[in-house]
Amino acid sequence: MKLVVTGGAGYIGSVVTSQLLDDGHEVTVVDDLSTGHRDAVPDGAQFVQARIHDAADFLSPDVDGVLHFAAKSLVGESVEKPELYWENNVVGSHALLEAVRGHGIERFVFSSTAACYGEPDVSPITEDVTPSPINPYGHSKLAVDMMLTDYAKAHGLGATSLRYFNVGGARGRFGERHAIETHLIPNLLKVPAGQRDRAAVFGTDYPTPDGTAVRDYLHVVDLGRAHLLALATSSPGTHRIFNLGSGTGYSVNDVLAACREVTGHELPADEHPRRPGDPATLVASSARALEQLGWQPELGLREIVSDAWGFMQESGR
Ligand SMILES: NC(=O)c1ccc[n+]([C@@H]2O[C@H](COP(=O)([O-])OP(=O)(O)OC[C@H]3O[C@@H](n4cnc5c(N)ncnc54)[C@H](O)[C@@H]3O)[C@@H](O)[C@H]2O)c1
Ligand SMILES: O=c1ccn([C@@H]2O[C@H](COP(=O)(O)OP(=O)(O)O[C@H]3O[C@H](CO)[C@@H](O)[C@H](O)[C@H]3O)[C@@H](O)[C@H]2O)c(=O)[nH]1
Repeated sequence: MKLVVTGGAGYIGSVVTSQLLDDGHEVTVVDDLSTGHRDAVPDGAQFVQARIHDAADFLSPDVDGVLHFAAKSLVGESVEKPELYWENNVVGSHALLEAVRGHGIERFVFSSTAACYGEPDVSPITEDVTPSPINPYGHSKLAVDMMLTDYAKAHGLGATSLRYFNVGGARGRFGERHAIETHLIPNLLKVPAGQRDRAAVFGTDYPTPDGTAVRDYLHVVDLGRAHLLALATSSPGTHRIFNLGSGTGYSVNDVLAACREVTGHELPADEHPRRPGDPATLVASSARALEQLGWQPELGLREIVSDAWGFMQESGR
C-alpha cells in the first residue's frame, strides 16, 4: 500500500515505519520535527517536513492509508498548556481528517492511549469501560477517537484507534529519544548509562502489592505488528477501538529489578512522592485485539528492557 505516516520521525512512528517498509509498503513520513528527529526516519521512506494542520498540501487521492502518530504527549505539559494540546492534537487531527475525507482515503489508524480511561476502578481495562480522562492530553486523544467514530459513520472511513498502554523497547536503531524524557524505563536506564547518578521512584504508598504504581508494558515491536494488522483488516464505515497491552501488570519496583538484572548495575534509586495525576494501576485487557485482529504480544518485560538498553548503548543516548 501507499501510506502516509504522521509523526514518523518520533519514537513509535519511526519503528512502525521501519516495519511497514520491511513489509513492502511505500511510506511517506510527515513530521514537523517538533519532538522528532530527521535521522530517525528510516531509509527508504520519503520525508516531508510539515505540520498535520497542512495535510491538504501533502495528501493525495492515491494514498491508501494514513497512520497518525503525530501528537504532543506529555501529561504534565498538557495540564500547564491545555491550549497547545487542543490546537496540536485536536485541531491538527481535524485538518488531517478533512484532507483524508476530501481525497476519499479509506484507511486510518490512530495512536490513542490508555490515558482515555483516566483512573478506572476495574482491572484489567476492557474497551467497554467508559472513558473518563483526567488530563488535557487524555481529553485531546479521546476527542479524536470521537471524531473518528463520527467520520466513519457519516463518511465511510475505515478507522482504528489503538489505545496503547505503556510502550517500551526498541527495534535496532529505532528507539526512544525524547529531549524531555518522562517515561520510566529510559529514565531508569540513564543511571547505568552514566547520564544520571540515581533513579527516582515516584510514589511508594499506592494500594498495590509493593506500594509502587503498576503498569502494563508493551514492546514497541509488538505494538507495530498491531498497526499492520489494523491496516490490513480495516473496513469502510467502521471505527474499531482496541486496547493494546500484555494483560500483566508490573510495579515500578519490578521494572527497577528488571533494569538491574539486564544491565548488571546496582542502579540506586530514591523514593519520591507520587507524581501528580498518576493512577495506581493501569492494566489492559487485549482480548478484543486477540479475537478481532489475531494479535497478542510475543515479547515480555525482559526483552523490552534489554532492547531499550541495547538501543541506548548503541546510539550513545
Ligand atoms: N510512548 C508511549 O508510551 C505512548 C503511549 C500511548 C500513546 N502514545 C501515542 O503514540 C504517539 C507517538 O508517541 P511517541 O512516544 O512516539 O512520541 P514522539 O514525540 O516521539 O513522536 C511524535 C512525533 O510527532 C511529531 N509531531 C507532533 N506534532 C506534530 C504536528 N502538528 N505535525 C507534524 N508532526 C508532529 C513530532 O515531531 C514527533 O516526531 C503519540 O500520538 C502518543 O500520544 C504513546
Ligand atoms: O523516573 C520515573 C518515571 C516514571 N515513574 C513512574 O513510573 C510509572 C510509569 O510512568 P511513565 O513511564 O511515565 O508512563 P505513564 O505515566 O503510565 O504514561 C504512559 O503510558 C500511558 C498509558 O498507560 C500513556 O497514555 C502515556 O502517553 C505514556 O506516557 C508511573 O507511576 C510514574 O510515576 C517513576 O517512578 N520514575
